[in-house]
Amino acid sequence: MTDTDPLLSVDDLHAHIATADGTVRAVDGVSFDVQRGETVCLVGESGSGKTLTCDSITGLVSSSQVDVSGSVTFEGEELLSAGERRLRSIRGNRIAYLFQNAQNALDPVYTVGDQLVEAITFHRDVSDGTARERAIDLLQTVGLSRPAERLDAYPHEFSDGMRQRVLIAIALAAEPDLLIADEPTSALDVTIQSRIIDLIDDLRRERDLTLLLVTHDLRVVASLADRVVVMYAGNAVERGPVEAVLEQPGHPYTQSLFRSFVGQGGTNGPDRRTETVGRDGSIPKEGCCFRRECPHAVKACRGDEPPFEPVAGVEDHRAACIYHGDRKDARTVLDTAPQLDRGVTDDD
Ligand SMILES: Nc1ncnc2c1ncn2[C@@H]1O[C@H](COP(=O)(O)OP(=O)(O)OP(=O)(O)O)[C@@H](O)[C@H]1O
Ligand code: NI
Repeated sequence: MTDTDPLLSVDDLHAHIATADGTVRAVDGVSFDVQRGETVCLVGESGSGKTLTCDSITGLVSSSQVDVSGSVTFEGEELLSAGERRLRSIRGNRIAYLFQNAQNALDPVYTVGDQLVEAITFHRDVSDGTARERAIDLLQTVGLSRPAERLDAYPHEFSDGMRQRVLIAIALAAEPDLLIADEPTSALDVTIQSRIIDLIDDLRRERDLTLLLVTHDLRVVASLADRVVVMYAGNAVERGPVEAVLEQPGHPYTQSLFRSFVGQGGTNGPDRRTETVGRDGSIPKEGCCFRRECPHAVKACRGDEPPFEPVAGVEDHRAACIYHGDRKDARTVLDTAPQLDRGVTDDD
């Protein structure tokens, strides 16, 4: 392990779900690295496989019907084949995970302090008194006033935003290196979303956290991310430095995602929740996963899966689209020929 090795490396990750109607390839070959200290944002519409990617990284896929394969390494150590005990130790101590829809993650019958102290003593062999002091520190860290009093309150006495702050405090209890936060504000009132995002960003800076953040909000991407991974139908279709991806999105899907964001006046991010793309019939099994929706699709898009090619010659900005790489005419095509050969790819 050298300093330049990624803290987290995800390579050709698959999560296939066995259902009554056959196998759903909900995550279908996702690769990206997260370097120590950076913030990587995972974006993509609802159902594209973001949560399942996070669950697979942390070994928390809850169902035996989900088959996870590929490689996930943390500091060079393979997690997918790690034993349950080893995994629990890495997950508990080094990687913290803020779940999507965690509103009910706090137990209503225990005080906030009990739950925080439990998280602290689970990770560190400290006395109850020390744990209580650390719990007060942590509540203060996440921006709760009168933390000592709050320890004896029950979760229902807190607002949604305060509960999310407590969950962040619990996630920090182990002093993790990597925080995976899956849409940490989607359940919150819009007026407090940015405060929670600011808190996460401040904590990241203060505590040298590495952050993998799932978000629908492109404003969050623009202000927090160092690098972006764009998912579509279980595939990572584009990845790269945030400026490059935002200014010159290379994949036609990313372009349409960003256009829909701009179309909404940039208020709510690329939120296409109501338009969940079915993983069954409409996503082609061969070739490019986006070709049926793609205005630039040509016959070649039906062939092999498109390789991850550099966009405009930028080595670490890549898109899984045949219009990149050596195709010198890529920009011209993507900019000017939106209806190219439309229709030839719709049968397979
Ligand atoms: N346990 C499961 N059984 C069956 N299908 C599942 C299961 N978990 C996830 N899926 C399916 O896998 C796909 C990916 O789901 P996932 O929750 O990862 O999407 P997401 O990108 O996180 O979406 P959102 O933005 O709505 O949170 C979806 O089509 C979902 O219906
Ligand atoms: Ni999700």
